[in-house]
Amino acid sequence: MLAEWIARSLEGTDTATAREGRLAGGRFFLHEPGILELSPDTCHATARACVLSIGIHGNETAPIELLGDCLARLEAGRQTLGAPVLVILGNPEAIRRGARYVDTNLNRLFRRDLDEAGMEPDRARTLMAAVDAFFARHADRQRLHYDLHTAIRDSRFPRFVVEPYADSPTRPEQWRWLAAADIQAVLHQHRHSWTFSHYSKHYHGAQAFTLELGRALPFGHNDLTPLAPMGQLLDALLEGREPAEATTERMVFFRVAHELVRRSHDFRLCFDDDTPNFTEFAPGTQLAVDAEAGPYIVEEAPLSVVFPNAAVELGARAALLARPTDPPH
Ligand SMILES: O=C(O)CCC(=O)N[C@@H](CCC(=O)O)C(=O)O
Ligand SMILES: [Zn+2]
Repeated sequence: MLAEWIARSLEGTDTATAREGRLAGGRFFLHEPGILELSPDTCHATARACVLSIGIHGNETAPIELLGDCLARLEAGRQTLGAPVLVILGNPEAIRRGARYVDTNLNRLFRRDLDEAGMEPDRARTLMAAVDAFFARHADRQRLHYDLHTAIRDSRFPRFVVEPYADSPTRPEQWRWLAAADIQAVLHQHRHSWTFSHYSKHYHGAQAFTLELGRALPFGHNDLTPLAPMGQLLDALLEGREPAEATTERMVFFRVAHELVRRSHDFRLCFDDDTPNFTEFAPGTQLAVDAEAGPYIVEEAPLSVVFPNAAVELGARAALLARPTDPPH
């Protein structure tokens, strides 16, 4: 049942409401399409209340396969549930189409004052309500949200996380868990971004990240081998165990210095389309030109470009520009 949940959600046959059943160590509840809650019979004392989301962008399939394998291990009784977990399949229609989104980028809509209409805004409201209700049910536990993605292009650091901007600090053990899961770099956001992980951190004080786990490829084309340590971290969270830790010595930390925003139709980036994430550009380099905003030229110190995408909607982020920063204490 659980192993088929993702496939059935995508087929659109997962339409019955309030279905539930047993698994090793607990129960599962299918609240509505693409929203699955796992509820342990006994919670480990230190278990986190975990939100694990996949498929917020429909063409990012590796995390769907990775978490699908974790659910299959649970169902086969090879793992025992020991933590409350909300599993979210973000944008089923976009996943069916193999597209990043259908009408608008879901991962910019997670704000409580959202007043837009349409499929993705409605989905964002459904997901925010599900997260609110889940964290309210587990108010006594530390909260965690890992939103699992893959990136459009190659990267100097194939596996990295974005740490959303918020008032609540990231706990130091998160860096050690992520290092053990073979995450190679961290990008600290410099301002509110209204992504799904930002939602959980900003409104719920959760330990929250957007995780970039390699490149976006179609189903069946992913090599999950480099993601095995991440699979082990997810297994530990599901079991409510303390995850493995590793030294963060080799992890590289960046902070966003500037966000390039597309202001006009006549906008272009001045470097190759296949430029890998975290490529560094020297002062004086022109990075973008926009009919409204003019040219963007690197000043003072080199800047590393992350998530460059000239084809975004008007007013949306076309790239993050970052600089190395000291590791957190
Ligand atoms: O590779 C790309 O250009 C985009 C990959 C992606 O979807 N990244 C997330 C990052 C979210 C964040 O800033 O926390 C996104 O753009 O939504
Ligand atoms: Zn994504």
